[in-house]
Amino acid sequence: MKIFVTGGAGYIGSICVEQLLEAGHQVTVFDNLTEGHRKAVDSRAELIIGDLQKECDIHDAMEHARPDAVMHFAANALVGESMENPSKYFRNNVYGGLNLLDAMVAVGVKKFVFSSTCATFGPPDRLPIDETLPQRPINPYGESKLMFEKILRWYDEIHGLKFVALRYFNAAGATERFGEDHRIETHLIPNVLKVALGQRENVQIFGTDYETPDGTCIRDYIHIVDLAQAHMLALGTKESAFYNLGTGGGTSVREIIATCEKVTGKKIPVVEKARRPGDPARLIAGSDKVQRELGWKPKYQAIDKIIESAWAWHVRHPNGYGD
Ligand SMILES: NC(=O)c1ccc[n+]([C@@H]2O[C@H](COP(=O)([O-])OP(=O)(O)OC[C@H]3O[C@@H](n4cnc5c(N)ncnc54)[C@H](O)[C@@H]3O)[C@@H](O)[C@H]2O)c1
Ligand SMILES: O=c1ccn([C@@H]2O[C@H](COP(=O)(O)OP(=O)(O)O[C@H]3O[C@H](CO)[C@@H](O)[C@H](O)[C@H]3O)[C@@H](O)[C@H]2O)c(=O)[nH]1
Repeated sequence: MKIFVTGGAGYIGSICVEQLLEAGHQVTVFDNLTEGHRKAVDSRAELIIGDLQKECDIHDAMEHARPDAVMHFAANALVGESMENPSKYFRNNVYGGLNLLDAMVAVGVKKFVFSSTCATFGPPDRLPIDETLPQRPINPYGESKLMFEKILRWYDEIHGLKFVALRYFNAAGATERFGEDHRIETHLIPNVLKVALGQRENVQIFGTDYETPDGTCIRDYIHIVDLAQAHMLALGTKESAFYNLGTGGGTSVREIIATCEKVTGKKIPVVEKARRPGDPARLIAGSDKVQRELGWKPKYQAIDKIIESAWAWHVRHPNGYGD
């Protein structure tokens, strides 16, 4: 298939592009490179540099590519930043996304895979978080993604645009060639690994007084290749659907740090800080629906294997993509 990938120069997008190409698909990447990197785009893919917030950029690119399907990764995606600058999140994730949908409608593209997030749920009434739970986001990032999920229902009803919204939990890990390199890194695992590489002095723990066994936040870390697999399975569906996507396992911040120490053989100094606004205490996925309906099965269940793959990439690319 011809797949148009927005945000294909970013962390998750770049690895999905690689996996799509390996599976024989033809790929056009659309990215403004604000967060992504030219070198993160597999050379077998076409790269169009453009901004979703500029209608003409995305219309021209869609007209040029005329794809069979669109995978939409491009967004601002940081919980903490969204609590400081909500406008950035609603503009890019909602308005930018709308421009993309309108360009698809104009060209007649009917298949869409959306990077949604467990942040659309907020603190859950029970665990694991399956698709039946109410969505009550507690940060503008999660709200912007929920707004876009709602928009998708209407584009299906009115324009027949079939979508699969994959609500990922915490993406982690790397392939041999592609990994996580944000210009300002805020994510836990790469920040811990930067300490092991000698590029940071310590890692901060945001909150040690949560109601969890060790007082730190629990997240469900899912390997990037398993995420990419779910995207490919989503291409084969006929009906629109929402799926939660994680391993079903929870790992606390302290457990992540301990696992990184084990994997890297380095001591990681920590500094305990106050809670980061917008963070729920525990997020663990219930992914039975995607396993049942799409036949998705994660290959990586163990957090040490996920961290080993990330560490291997950071050791090979200590300066990331180097731009
Ligand atoms: N990282 C996670 O754990 C996680 C979890 C759940 C959902 N998601 C979602 O997955 C997607 C990808 O996340 P990521 O971690 O790879 O983020 P990322 O920041 O690494 O990648 C996003 C990419 O989109 C591009 N982009 C942003 N705004 C754009 C615009 N207006 N026009 C064109 N390109 C634009 C950036 O340059 C970047 O290459 C996001 O939609 C995010 O919300 C991520
Ligand atoms: O230096 C750090 C960085 C993070 N954390 C904590 O570690 C956990 C994970 O944080 P982070 O790696 O920043 O990921 P999240 O904030 O959980 O968000 C990621 O995972 C979400 C799904 O849960 C996605 O929607 C987001 O796009 C993605 O950034 C949180 O409790 C943070 O407070 C620290 O204690 N110290």
